[in-house]
Amino acid sequence: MYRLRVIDSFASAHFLRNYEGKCENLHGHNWRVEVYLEGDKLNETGLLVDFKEIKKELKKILDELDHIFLNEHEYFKNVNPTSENIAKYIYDKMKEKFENLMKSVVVWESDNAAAEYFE
Ligand SMILES: Nc1nc2c(c(=O)[nH]1)N=C([C@H](O)[C@H](O)COP(=O)(O)OP(=O)(O)OP(=O)(O)O)CN2
Ligand SMILES: [Zn+2]
Repeated sequence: MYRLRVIDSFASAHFLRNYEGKCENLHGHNWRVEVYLEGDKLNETGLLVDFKEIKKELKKILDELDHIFLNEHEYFKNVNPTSENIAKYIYDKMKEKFENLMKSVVVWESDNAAAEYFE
């Protein structure tokens, strides 16, 4: 098997609904996002998927989340913008393009806390 990892980041503001503590207040994060793809078949060039394609797709998704107030984003109006839910959102979007090669998405909200989504 081969596993690819691409890392990117975005910055945005949010607050957590239904949460008691400082995170119920508006604050921001520099989110670091790792996406993982896996497969066992390489193309004739020896690539599972060109990193360029993965980076392009991920950037498109993260550009929509960058420098916004996440709670007002269409998807997160009804879904709490936790790291877990952000990871699933990015995973589902990436899966539209990379289908069965998608394995997981990890979202770091700080240097020492991350959530991972996989099926
Ligand atoms: N499982 C999750 N727990 C928490 C999430 C989350 O997305 N998933 N999010 C938050 C808040 O967004 C908050 O910003 C982070 O809280 P906290 O860890 O308290 O942040 P600090 O960096 O200030 O950490 P300290 O250890 O308190 O210094 C909360 N939990
Ligand atoms: Zn937060």
